[in-house]
Amino acid sequence: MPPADSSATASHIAGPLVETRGLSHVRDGRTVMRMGDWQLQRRAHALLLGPSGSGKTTFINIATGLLTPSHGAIDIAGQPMSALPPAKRDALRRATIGLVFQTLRLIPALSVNANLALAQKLALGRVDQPEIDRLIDRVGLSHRAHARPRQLSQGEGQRAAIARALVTRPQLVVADEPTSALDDANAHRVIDLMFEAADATGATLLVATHDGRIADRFTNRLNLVVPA
Ligand SMILES: Nc1ncnc2c1ncn2[C@@H]1O[C@H](COP(=O)(O)OP(=O)(O)OP(=O)(O)O)[C@@H](O)[C@H]1O
Repeated sequence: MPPADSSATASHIAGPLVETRGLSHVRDGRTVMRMGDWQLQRRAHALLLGPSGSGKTTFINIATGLLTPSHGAIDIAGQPMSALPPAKRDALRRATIGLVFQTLRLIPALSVNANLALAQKLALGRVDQPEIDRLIDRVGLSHRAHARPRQLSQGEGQRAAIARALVTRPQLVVADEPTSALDDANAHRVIDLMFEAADATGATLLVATHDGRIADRFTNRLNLVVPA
């Protein structure tokens, strides 16, 4: 599917990939996320670090167009995500963002290969099997391409989820707690893999976590605090 407004995307190609202006969110009269003004430049992989309740998931839901912020605005790839109507937000998300969750959200009835093919079909309207093969190989799962998600180890599942996020060639990969459920060795492997795969496809990473083990892997760090 083409971007919601491809001419706008092209004209902003040199601008920040993510830009927030005065962004905050209020629930039941309480501010639960305060981001203010922030920019993520292309290729400047960023870590969004903050304790439980600091609003990381709230921010991700706003950045991906699933939630409308109470105050301020967010642009993704030069387009006003928070101001678009729902259908255009969905189109912008599909065209520009790949998502990785802690709970992997792979479709249980489909093989790894078929999960990636479906992601491409939904985002691009077509399946590019050579690209699927490349990504599955890059994350070291060639021998598991036809396995179902329940047949994978936790680390293999996380690698499959990373491949699925990148197989649509998104400009932005948003990951919510991708390492929290993993042991130290696997946590570092997953981050290595995300950097490697993002750099190979030209994507920019935005990783939200409270997992301090991976903090020093990013030079671009933003600390969210629990709003007072
Ligand atoms: N659906 C909801 N209804 C009401 N309050 C909510 C809802 N979702 C989150 N909250 C509250 O909003 C605040 C921010 O939550 P959020 O999930 O964004 O934080 P987080 O930093 O992602 O936390 P964690 O690391 O524990 O996932 C918290 O105080 C939370 O209790």
